[in-house]
Amino acid sequence: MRIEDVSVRVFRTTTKRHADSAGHAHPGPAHQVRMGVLTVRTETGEEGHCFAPPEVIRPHVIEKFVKAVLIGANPFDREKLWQELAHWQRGSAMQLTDRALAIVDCALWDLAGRALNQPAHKLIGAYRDKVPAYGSIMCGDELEGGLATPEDYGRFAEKLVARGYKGIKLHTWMPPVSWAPDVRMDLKACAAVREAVGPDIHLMIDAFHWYSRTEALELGRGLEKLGFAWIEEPLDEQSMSTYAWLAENLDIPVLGPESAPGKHFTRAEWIKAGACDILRTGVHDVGGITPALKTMRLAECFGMNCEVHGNGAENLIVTAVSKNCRWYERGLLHPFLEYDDGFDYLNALADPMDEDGFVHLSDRPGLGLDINFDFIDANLCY
Ligand SMILES: O=C(O)[C@H](O)[C@@H](O)[C@@H](O)C(=O)NO
Ligand SMILES: [Mg+2]
Repeated sequence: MRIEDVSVRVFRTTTKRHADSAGHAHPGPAHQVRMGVLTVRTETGEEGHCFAPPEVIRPHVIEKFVKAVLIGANPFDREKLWQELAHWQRGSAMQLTDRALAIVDCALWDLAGRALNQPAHKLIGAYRDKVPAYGSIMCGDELEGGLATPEDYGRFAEKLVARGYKGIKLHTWMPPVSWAPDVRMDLKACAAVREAVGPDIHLMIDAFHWYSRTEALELGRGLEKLGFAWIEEPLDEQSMSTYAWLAENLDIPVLGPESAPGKHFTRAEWIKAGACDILRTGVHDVGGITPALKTMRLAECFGMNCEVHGNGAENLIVTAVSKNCRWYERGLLHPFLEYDDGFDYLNALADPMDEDGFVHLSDRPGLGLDINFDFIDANLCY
């Protein structure tokens, strides 16, 4: 089997999610945005697909790097293809990003599963077919009845528990919210949620990513009194030694890194430096399912859990093939959005959750997505 073509379709999709000036999502009026789907196709017509923002898989990246490596290759040689693409990164003038690597790697996993008529988590070696989810709440806002006050968070948390979630993560207020960041307000929101849901629901925080050491320490000490399960990204992850200092000075587990560059290599250094108690990976953060699995197994060797960043089929697969991963991050959630409505370009949710808070893996082949190609082709931009 040989790869004959790599192509991208860009299409219009409708969403109620809007990015703020820091890139964090908030609810707003329905509007159209562009989405891309990368397709790898073999000479026998086998295909693998993965979705990404068009700029991640733009023509220059596909023509200059991806096709140069993939065309003519065996699509089952994922490790070889990943290594060759990763080596292109240094000479790509930063044009070939980890996120682009991730999309290609995921499309190859999708192709393998579709060709063998097997879900990717079974190809890799499943540990489970359903995964407990935590509800990952959007960053706070100043919307009336949204996430503008600690009480808003408390009320929303009650609804999430009623939906079935057994874990909840708060993203608290960050700029451009006018008065943010504010450790005391973060702790008020966390206290309101703990009060609302009681002692048995697992709670976590993903805080303002640029607090000082003293602010992060104050936040962590307050969370310890509230029985939170982890503190995530309260400091700039470019300073690993600062995280080692925080982990040394707190009892609450420090989780990371999420946004630090360097794939699974960086995550090995964080373990070695004692910069986290729970490791973090993410398919789009480390360059694909292939390196995310390496990160997960690395953590296992050190008796550590590794939590996966982000929702979506590919991240769900990594949680399903790993014993040392407690949760699937389902989100981002907001009182004004109906997460279970899904996307107009998929015929079904990638992460359906039952009333007990378990997300079930699809038994469809590959990544398991039920893609609405009619919708895509009827809404093509190019
Ligand atoms: O942009 C971000 O900070 C992340 O995407 C955030 O919204 C969320 O996905 C996260 O940090 N989860 O852990
Ligand atoms: Mg995070």
